[in-house]
Amino acid sequence: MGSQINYTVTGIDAGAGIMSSTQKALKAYGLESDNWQLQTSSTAAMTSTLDKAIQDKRPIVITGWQPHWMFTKYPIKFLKDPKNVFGKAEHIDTVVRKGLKTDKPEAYTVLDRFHWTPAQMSEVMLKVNDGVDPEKAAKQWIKKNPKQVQSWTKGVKKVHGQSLKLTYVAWDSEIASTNVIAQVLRNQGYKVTIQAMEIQPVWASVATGAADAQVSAWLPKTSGLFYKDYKGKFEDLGPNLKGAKVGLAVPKYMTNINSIEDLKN
Ligand SMILES: C[SH](C)CC(=O)O
Repeated sequence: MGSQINYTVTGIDAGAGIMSSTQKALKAYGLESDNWQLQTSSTAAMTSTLDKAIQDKRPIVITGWQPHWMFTKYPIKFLKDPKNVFGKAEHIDTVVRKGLKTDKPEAYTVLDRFHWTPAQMSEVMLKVNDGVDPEKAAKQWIKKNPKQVQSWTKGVKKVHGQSLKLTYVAWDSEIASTNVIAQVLRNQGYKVTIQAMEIQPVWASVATGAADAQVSAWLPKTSGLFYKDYKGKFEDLGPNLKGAKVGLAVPKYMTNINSIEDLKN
């Protein structure tokens, strides 16, 4: 099968943890020796390549993750990973800079309580994918889910214009979560700026205090290296989402490819 797709896995931005996990998988499953390679691109480029392949019913292997609208929009499936290179389930943690609890206790409490489900994240992701501006999609979700937002803000004093900076990676999942929590914090009175960058600078920005928080930490495996590299220089407030998953994925019409092992000639 490999020859039909030039032995290529279509990936996303080079720094993403899913990319290093995929490199590890190519090695672990002996695909590297079969000249398999991992193509770096971006989430947008990967999903557009996936779209074209599915329109032409061509084989393709991508780096996939859930929650993500690609599993709603396209008939794709994760490949089994018997060597457990990608791990079973992932959770996405909220990571804040040291000292935030003292300097901005109200923001700290809301960030600590922020928690939602893959279905709720997907709701916002799909709206953005349909062309709704991310900030607007966040406002619509907040309006529709007052009880859940109150569980994050109940009893938290409002502030008056204090600044707050969140950094994130422009993955569809993190565009959704960062815009939702940013809007909730704006409604609490903060002047919130959000800045998109690659995942390594996101971790560095919080570790150096250049940013106050990030909600993009896919753990335990995908962002595990960054967690280790910056250990002690941030505070992990735990999961804002549980039940995520990363791996390699293919269209369901590739009926004979169900495990990463099946990619081997
Ligand atoms: C968009 S991927 C699941 C996340 C990552 O690679 O850190």
